[in-house]
Amino acid sequence: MTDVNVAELVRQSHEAKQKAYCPYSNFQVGAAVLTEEGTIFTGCNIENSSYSLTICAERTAVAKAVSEGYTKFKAIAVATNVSEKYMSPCGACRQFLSEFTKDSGDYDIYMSKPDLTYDKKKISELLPCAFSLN
Ligand SMILES: O=c1ccn([C@H]2C[C@H](O)[C@@H](CO)O2)c(=O)[nH]1
Ligand SMILES: [Zn+2]
Repeated sequence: MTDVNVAELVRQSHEAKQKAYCPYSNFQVGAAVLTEEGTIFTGCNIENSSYSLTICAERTAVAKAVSEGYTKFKAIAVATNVSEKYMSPCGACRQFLSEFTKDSGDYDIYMSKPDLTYDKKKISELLPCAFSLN
C-alpha cells in the first residue's frame, strides 16, 4: 500500500494539463491517477472537430492505467487553469471513475487550482447512487 504524495500528484496533473489538445475550447485539463502499486498515470483532454468525441483528461489518465493492467486506484488529481473555484469532473467522468471503486474502494479525488491548492473529496461524494450492475 502506497502513501499518497498529494503535492506530487497535483503537480503531475498540472504538468499533464500542458499537453491538452483543446483547439476548440482552449480549456486545458490535466489528470494524474495514483495506482495502489504506486505508479502514476497522467492524461489530458483530447478534443475533436466532431465535438462529442472529446475525451476528458480524467478518462485519458484512467484509460492509460487500465490498459497497462492497473485498476486499483488510491487517488486521482484533476487540474485546470481556473483559479476562482475548484473544478470538479463532468458527469461522464464521475461514472467512469466510480467504476473503479469496485476494485479500489472509495478513493480520493483532489481538485486543484493553478496555485496547486486543492479540495479533496471521495468519488462517492461526487456521484452518489452511481450506476452499477452489482
Ligand atoms: O471532467 C471534465 C470536463 C471537461 N473536460 C474538458 C473537455 C473539453 O475539452 C473541455 C471543455 O469542456 O474540458 C475534461 O477534461 N474533464
Ligand atoms: Zn469529463
